[in-house]
Amino acid sequence: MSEVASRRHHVGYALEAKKVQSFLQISLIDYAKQRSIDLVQIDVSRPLIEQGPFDCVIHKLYSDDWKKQLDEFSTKHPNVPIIDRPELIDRLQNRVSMLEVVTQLQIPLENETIGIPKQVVVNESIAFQNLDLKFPLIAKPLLADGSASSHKLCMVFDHDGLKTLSAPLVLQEFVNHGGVIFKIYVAGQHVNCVKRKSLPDITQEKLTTLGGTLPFSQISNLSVREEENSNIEKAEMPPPSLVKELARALREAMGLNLFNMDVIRDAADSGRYLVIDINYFPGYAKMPSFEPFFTNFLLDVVQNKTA
Ligand SMILES: Nc1ncnc2c1ncn2[C@@H]1O[C@H](COP(=O)(O)OP(=O)(O)OP(=O)(O)O)[C@@H](O)[C@H]1O
Ligand SMILES: O=P(O)(O)O[C@H]1[C@H](OP(=O)(O)O)[C@@H](OP(=O)(O)O)[C@@H](O)[C@@H](O)[C@@H]1OP(=O)(O)O
Ligand SMILES: [Mg+2]
Ligand SMILES: [Mg+2]
Repeated sequence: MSEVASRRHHVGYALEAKKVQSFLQISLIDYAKQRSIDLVQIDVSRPLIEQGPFDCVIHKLYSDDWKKQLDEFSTKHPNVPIIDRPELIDRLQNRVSMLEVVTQLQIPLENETIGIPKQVVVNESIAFQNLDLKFPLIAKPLLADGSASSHKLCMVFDHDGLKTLSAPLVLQEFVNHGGVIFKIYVAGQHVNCVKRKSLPDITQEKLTTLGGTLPFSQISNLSVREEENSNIEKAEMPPPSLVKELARALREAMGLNLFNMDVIRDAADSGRYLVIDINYFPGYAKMPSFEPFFTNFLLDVVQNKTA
């Protein structure tokens, strides 16, 4: 074996315990190991600069202390990639700045458009505000900081419903999309799109029977009934070129490597795609063949092809 091929690469990871549990599966550790990558857990209770050596660091932690540790580490090891820089991840913790970047993208497409649903941010009492939005709405906590409460969303069917909400939040128009959501996973130049269960369509007729609010949480992780499953299977995937171009454009605009985005297709206009959510370091392990997907990304990084 040549020296280059036999050299081992050490990738340090700093993740919450629940993420280690879901992501650091034996299958990933083994797959990476066979390809010269050793995944090494960072002990966040000890200074990062005393640990390593690392060929790169991956992480999903947001505390000020952790950011300081990364800064010190980068000063000492300026050539070791930090995947990703905390100041670039920050924009994904706010549901306005998260989607703003999508509206600024210039993606050359022939038959489709990519946008975001109409939304307004509400920082104070909303009961009497004159909102230029059409019901039904989805109320989302402004901060998407990884807390359980940041995933507590709510359908809002009328003005009475608005009165029960607490700011700060984002009110977003609900767009009928056939109950199927596309999750586009990105790891550097690697991109994969999968289908998941989403909220069902709400007809105008049905809307007349609904009132107030309906809370829900992490719908795409819920189990799927047989009938829903067949709907998901039948749904046509977005064109591969759209998936690829959207991923590339977003990656470049945000300067991030590890994220996914939730995309829906307007049921009333099959060429209209809407990005509704972007998540940092999402649940890659829920994707089929995530082991080669993620390992190939890490190989790109340690071989200096990306990041
Ligand atoms: N504007 C919208 N129109 C229709 N459905 C929507 C809209 N926004 C959100 N949804 C539905 O609500 C779900 C949750 O919304 P969103 O993805 O914004 O929340 P989240 O808590 O950030 O989710 P995640 O677990 O992916 O981080 C979506 O997967 C989709 O099913
Ligand atoms: O990373 P965490 O464990 O916290 O959870 C993330 C979760 O991945 P998991 O499957 O590993 O739980 C992601 O799922 P998919 O988009 O891939 O479906 C998505 O819901 C993120 O929003 C979550 O991040 P948070 O917004 O809470 O930080
Ligand atoms: Mg989502
Ligand atoms: Mg999210």
